[in-house]
Amino acid sequence: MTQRQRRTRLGVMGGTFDPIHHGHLVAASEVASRFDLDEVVFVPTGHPAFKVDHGVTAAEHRYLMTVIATASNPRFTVSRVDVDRSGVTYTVDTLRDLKAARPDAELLFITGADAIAQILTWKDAEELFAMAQFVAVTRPGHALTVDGLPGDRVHVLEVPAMAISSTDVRARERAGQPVWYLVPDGVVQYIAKHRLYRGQS
Ligand SMILES: Nc1ncnc2c1ncn2[C@@H]1O[C@H](COP(=O)(O)OP(=O)(O)OP(=O)(O)O)[C@@H](O)[C@H]1O
Ligand SMILES: O=C(O)c1ccc[n+]([C@@H]2O[C@H](COP(=O)([O-])O)[C@@H](O)[C@H]2O)c1
Repeated sequence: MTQRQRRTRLGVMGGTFDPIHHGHLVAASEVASRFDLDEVVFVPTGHPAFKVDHGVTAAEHRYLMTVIATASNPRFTVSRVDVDRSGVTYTVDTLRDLKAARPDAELLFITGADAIAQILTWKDAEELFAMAQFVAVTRPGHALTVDGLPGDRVHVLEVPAMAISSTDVRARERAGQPVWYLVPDGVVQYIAKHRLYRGQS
């Protein structure tokens, strides 16, 4: 009897990544290990739905920083689906595009505690749980609750606490404070080279 092949398990780490930091990378690595993922695809947003008035950095810079940050991990990849789609970025479209590109893969969308708390307000929320499972990870400063979400499609995972946010990294750059070790070295150098975050929050 031939054994049925296991479906590829694809983690999806969506984020604005303005810039990507070690909180994102630890969360993705930990979920990959605990959920036996074959790959984690990082998906930088184009125009993030809840940050439309936030003066987000150009998508190409955020995409390139994500590529730099993930380059050394053979299981980490980066997708341009959200960057290349026009209009506001919605996860329902992200998952649709990834499913079309990888029809055989099982998708697990990774979110921090703050993001999962808002998921019922996301576009086509009900549909999302049919398209992917969700893994909600702990994040310092945010209570992790998944009340009201479908228990068979939403998992929780405690990950090493990284009290880092992109907001804090941007504020540090603006104030001339170090960001070494909060973000990967290549990202520190990319930020300096392109003089990002000097005049904005
Ligand atoms: N330190 C962290 N620990 C765990 N999860 C995190 C952490 N930082 C971000 N995440 C999760 O990563 C995803 C993408 O986050 P995002 O790119 O918005 O980073 P952020 O640090 O929250 O940015 P900002 O401060 O600009 O809002 C979200 O699901 C978020 O909850
Ligand atoms: O689909 C939505 O309505 C929606 C609303 C807010 C955020 N998201 C997704 O959640 C992920 C984290 O978003 P953010 O804004 O916290 O960087 C990212 O992949 C976003 O596209 C999705």
